[in-house]
Amino acid sequence: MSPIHCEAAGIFKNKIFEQCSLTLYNKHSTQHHLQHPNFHIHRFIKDHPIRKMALVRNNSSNGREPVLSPRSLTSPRGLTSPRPLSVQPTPEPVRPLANFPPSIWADRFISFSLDNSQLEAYANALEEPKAAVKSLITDTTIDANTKLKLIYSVHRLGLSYLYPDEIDAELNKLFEKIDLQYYEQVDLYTIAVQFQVFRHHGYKISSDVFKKFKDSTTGTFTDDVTKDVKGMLSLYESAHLRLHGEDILDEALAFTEAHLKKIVTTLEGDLARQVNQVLKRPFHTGMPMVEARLYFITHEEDFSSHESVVKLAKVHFNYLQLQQKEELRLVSQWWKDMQFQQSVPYIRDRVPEIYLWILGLYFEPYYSRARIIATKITLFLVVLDDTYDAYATIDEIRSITDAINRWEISAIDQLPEYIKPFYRILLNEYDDLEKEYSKDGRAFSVHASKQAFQEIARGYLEEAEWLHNGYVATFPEYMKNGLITSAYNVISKSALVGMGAIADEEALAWYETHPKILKASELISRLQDDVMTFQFERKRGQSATGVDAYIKEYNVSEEVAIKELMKMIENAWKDINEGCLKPTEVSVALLTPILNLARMIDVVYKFDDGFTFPGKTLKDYITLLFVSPPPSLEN
Ligand SMILES: CC(C)=CCC/C(C)=C/CC/C(C)=C/COP(=O)(O)OP(=O)(O)O
Ligand SMILES: [Mg+2]
Ligand SMILES: [Mg+2]
Ligand SMILES: [Mg+2]
Repeated sequence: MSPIHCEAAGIFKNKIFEQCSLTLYNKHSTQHHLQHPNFHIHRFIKDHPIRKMALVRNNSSNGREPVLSPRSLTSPRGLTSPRPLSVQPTPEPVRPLANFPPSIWADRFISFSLDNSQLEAYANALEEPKAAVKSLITDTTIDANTKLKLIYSVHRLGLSYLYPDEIDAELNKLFEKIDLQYYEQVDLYTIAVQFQVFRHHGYKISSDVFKKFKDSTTGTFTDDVTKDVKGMLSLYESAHLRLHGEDILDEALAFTEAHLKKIVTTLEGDLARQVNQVLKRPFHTGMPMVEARLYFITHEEDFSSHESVVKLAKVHFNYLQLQQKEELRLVSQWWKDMQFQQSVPYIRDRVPEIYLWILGLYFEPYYSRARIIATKITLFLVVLDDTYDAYATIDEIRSITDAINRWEISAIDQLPEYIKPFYRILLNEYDDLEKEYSKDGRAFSVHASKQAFQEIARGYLEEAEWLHNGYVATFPEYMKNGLITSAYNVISKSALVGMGAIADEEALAWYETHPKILKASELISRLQDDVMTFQFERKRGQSATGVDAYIKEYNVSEEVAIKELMKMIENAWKDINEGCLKPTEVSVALLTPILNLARMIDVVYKFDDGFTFPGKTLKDYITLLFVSPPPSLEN
C-alpha cells in the first residue's frame, strides 16, 4: 500500500499536506467469517409494521443454497458452541425484508494507484496561475463590475478558498461603495450576478435591487424580464439565496422557473445547457465540487478572457481528482478489509456514494484526513441504520443500543453474532482516533462524535420502539427525535475531527448549543429524506416517518402533508441563508459543511431516493468526479 507522500512542493506545501497522515491500513482488521443466517422472514406483514414472530424459509441468501444458520447454532450468549446438525434449530426471528440493490461499483475504485510524482507536478503547476489570479483579484485598475464578475467565476469554479482574505478585502471595499442609484441603470444579469457574489460571501445586499423589474401597477415581473434569458437565469440563481420576508425573491423564483421551463426547448448551445442545468439544480443547492466542474463546462464565456483563471481551474481539477481518487481507494480498501460485506450483507453497500456525500461537505485538499474520518463514521451510520430498519429484531436493537451506550468491548458478549464485527471495528476506530488526536489535545472532538453516535443509536431505537408498539408519534415528538435521526448532528461533528485547529473547543461548544443553522440542516435532511423514502419504507414497515406523523397529527391527506413538509424545508433553507450572513456566529469554515450537508440532501433526494437507488444522480456524479478524465491541460 503506497502512502501519499507528504512532501509535495508548491503553494500547497503547508496546507494540503499538513493533515495527510492518512491511516492507510487498519491494523484491527477483524478476521471473522460469519455466514449469514438463512432463515429470514421473506414475507412482509403488510397491514401492520410491527415485527411479528414467524418462521419463513428464506431462499435469497446471496445465491447460496440454504444451510443452517450459524446463529441458530450458537449459545444464547452468542459464543460458538456448535451442536450436532440433527438438532432442530431455534426459529430465526422475523426480519424485515431488506433486499437493497447491490453496489453498482463493486471493487472498481480499489485498483487505483496514485502516482505521487504526478500529484507533485500538479501542485507545482498550480503556483503560477494561482499567483496570477491573485493579482487579478487585487488589481486596482479593474472596474467594479469586471471585478465582481471575476470573483463570481472564481467562486463558482471552487477556487475562492485559495483567496479568502483577498476576496473579502475586495468585497468589503465594493460593498461599502454600493450605490443603489447605479442599480437603476444596469441590466438584470449584471445586478443578479452582483447580488449573488455579495450573498455568496455573506454580504447582505438588499433584494430591493430587483424591484425595478416589477410592474408597479400589476405588481408582477415585467414582460421584458421574460425576454432576457440570461437575466432570468441569474435571477433564478439569486432567488435561492433568499431570506425570510424577501417576498420579491419568492415571487422571482416561481416566475423565472415557470418561464425558463417554458422556453428551455427553444434554446440552443451553451444557453440551453445552462438553463437545463439550473432547472435541474441551481448552484446554491448543488454539490460544490460537481457544480465547479459543470460551471467550467457550460459557462466558459464567463471566464475565458482570463487565461490564468482557465489554467488554474484546469490544473486544480486535475490535482483534486488524483487526491480524491486516492482517498476513495483508501476507504474502499478499508471497507473491504473490514469485511462488512460478509458480516452485514443485508445493508446498502454504498462506499463511493458515502465518500461523495462527505466530499460534498468540503473538497479543500487540506481536509483529506477529515474526509476519510467522516466517511468511515458515516459508513458506520449506514450499517447502524440498515441494521435497525431492515434487519434486527426489537430485542437485538435494544441490545445493540445498550452496547453502543456502554461503549466497552466486554459488551460485545450481549450482541447477536452478526453485529459483533461491526461493534469491534467501531470501538477500534474510535480508539485509534482518540489516540491520534490526544497527541495534539484534540480528543474532545472525537468524544463529541462518539457521544453523537450514541445519541443517534438511541434515536434509532426510539423509532424502532414506536414501530414495535404500532405507535405513530405526534409530529412534535417525531421531529424532536427526527433531528437526531437526520444523522446530521453526528456527521457534522465527526466532520470536525480531522479539520484541525479551527475546529477547537469553542467551535464544539457552539455546536452544543444546537444552533439554528444546524437545526435547519437537520430538518432538511430528515424531512426531505422522509418525503422521498416513506413509501418504500412504509411498504416494508421499516421506519417511522415525518409524513405519517404529520398525517396523524393534522388529519390531512398524504398530498397535503408532503406539501407542508416541503414548505418547512423551504423555510429551513432561509434559516441557513441567514446563518451564513455576516457577522456569522462562527467562522465560515465551520458553517460551510453545515450548509453543504443541506445541499447534499438536495443532491441525493431531490427527485427520488438516490441513496437506496444510486443509479442516477449519484452514479453520474461519481462518474464525473472519479471516472471521467478532468479537463485536459493541453489546450
Ligand atoms: C436521514 C438521512 C437522509 C441521513 C443522511 C446522512 C447519512 C448519509 C446517513 C447514513 C444513513 C443513511 C444513508 C440514511 C438514509 O437512508 P434512510 O432513508 O434509510 O434513512 P432513515 O432510516 O433515517 O429514514
Ligand atoms: Mg433507514
Ligand atoms: Mg432509520
Ligand atoms: Mg428514510
